[in-house]
Amino acid sequence: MKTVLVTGGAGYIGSHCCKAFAESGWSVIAYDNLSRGWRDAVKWGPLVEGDICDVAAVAAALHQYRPDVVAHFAAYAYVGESVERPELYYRNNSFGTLVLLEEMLKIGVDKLILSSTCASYGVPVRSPIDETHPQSPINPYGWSKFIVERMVDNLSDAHGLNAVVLRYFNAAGCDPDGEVGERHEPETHVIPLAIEAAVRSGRIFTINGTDFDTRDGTAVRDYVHVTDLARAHVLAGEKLLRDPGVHVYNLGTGTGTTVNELVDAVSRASGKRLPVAYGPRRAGDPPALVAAAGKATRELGWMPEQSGIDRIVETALAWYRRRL
Ligand SMILES: NC(=O)c1ccc[n+]([C@@H]2O[C@H](COP(=O)([O-])OP(=O)(O)OC[C@H]3O[C@@H](n4cnc5c(N)ncnc54)[C@H](O)[C@@H]3O)[C@@H](O)[C@H]2O)c1
Ligand SMILES: O=c1ccn([C@@H]2O[C@H](COP(=O)(O)OP(=O)(O)O[C@H]3O[C@H](CO)[C@@H](O)[C@H](O)[C@H]3O)[C@@H](O)[C@H]2O)c(=O)[nH]1
Repeated sequence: MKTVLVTGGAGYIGSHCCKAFAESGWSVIAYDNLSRGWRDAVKWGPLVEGDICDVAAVAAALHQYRPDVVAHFAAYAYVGESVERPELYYRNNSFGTLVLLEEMLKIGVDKLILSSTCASYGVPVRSPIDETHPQSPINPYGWSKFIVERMVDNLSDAHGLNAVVLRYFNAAGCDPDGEVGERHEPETHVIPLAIEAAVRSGRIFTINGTDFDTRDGTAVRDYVHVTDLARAHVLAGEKLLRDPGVHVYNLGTGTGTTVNELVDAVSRASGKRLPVAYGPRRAGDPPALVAAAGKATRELGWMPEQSGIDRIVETALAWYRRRL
């Protein structure tokens, strides 16, 4: 049986990936400091409570479990917060990853699946965005991940690190079985906030910016179901076991959805027209991010199956209602 150590395994995408790995026959260990994750989201193996910035704790976990692959999700991931407190992002995301990679290489764990992001592309110069698109982030979060990607390239050249770098577009939706879901505290993501406005009285959903150069003036994102993302990680793990080197894939659907269209989808699913206000653009937000994800299909055999916007909203709404 192969073993995967999942940093950030108590978080949103990490917990869904733990489930997918376990269902594919992997032994799963979650490594998380619970700063933004949830103990009860760790259901498919033990939780090691530790910080990726803590050299001794990382080394101890790697020695104890000797994973075949490390799937590295642990990071801060709020674009807006990164603009206000960039130092947090460079420390946790960039420095934390350096600690992890150094400790992995010291003991001979040389296979990494890295959570990267379409935020590393910045404002696209062409769309849809493929993996060869220049990376020029416009917020500190994107730069913190850009740095990590370069670290992976350099450590691969110098020390033989092998990696699958996955640049997700917007992770969305929840486990269709309802075992885990999206839980951020505070919640800043568009779908949970729109659902909350539809389901709880007194909440108003604010659209951040109506003057983007998009088909209806609101920002376009490529929402991809977290269960589809999770499956891509298992395929990435299998690829790492057979193909050395560094492989980079976008994970998205090729279809963009505007914030207005999302509001309509949430209204359809909830049966309630949600109250909407119109606010200014959020700092650090690009107008449109849509993936060309054909490389992941060709090389990993990955195809999104649950990433239609209505399916995404349906599974997110079901998760939300379960917790009311
Ligand atoms: N959510 C998205 O749409 C999206 C898109 C692109 C990339 N990503 C990336 O995917 C990864 C997971 O994102 P998420 O939305 O699941 O976030 P999340 O906040 O739900 O999960 C992150 C997890 O990492 C843990 N963590 C944070 N810092 C840590 C540290 N120093 N040591 C140990 N654990 C730590 C948190 O406690 C949390 O459980 C992140 O790397 C993020 O940058 C997310
Ligand atoms: O109440 C809200 C919340 C969000 N938005 C807008 O909706 C879009 C999507 O926002 P959000 O759900 O916060 O996602 P992103 O800011 O695109 O960031 C997510 O997706 C990125 C990839 O695009 C990841 O890297 C990040 O980690 C992840 O948080 C943006 O235009 C937001 O300004 C609103 O209009 N109203």
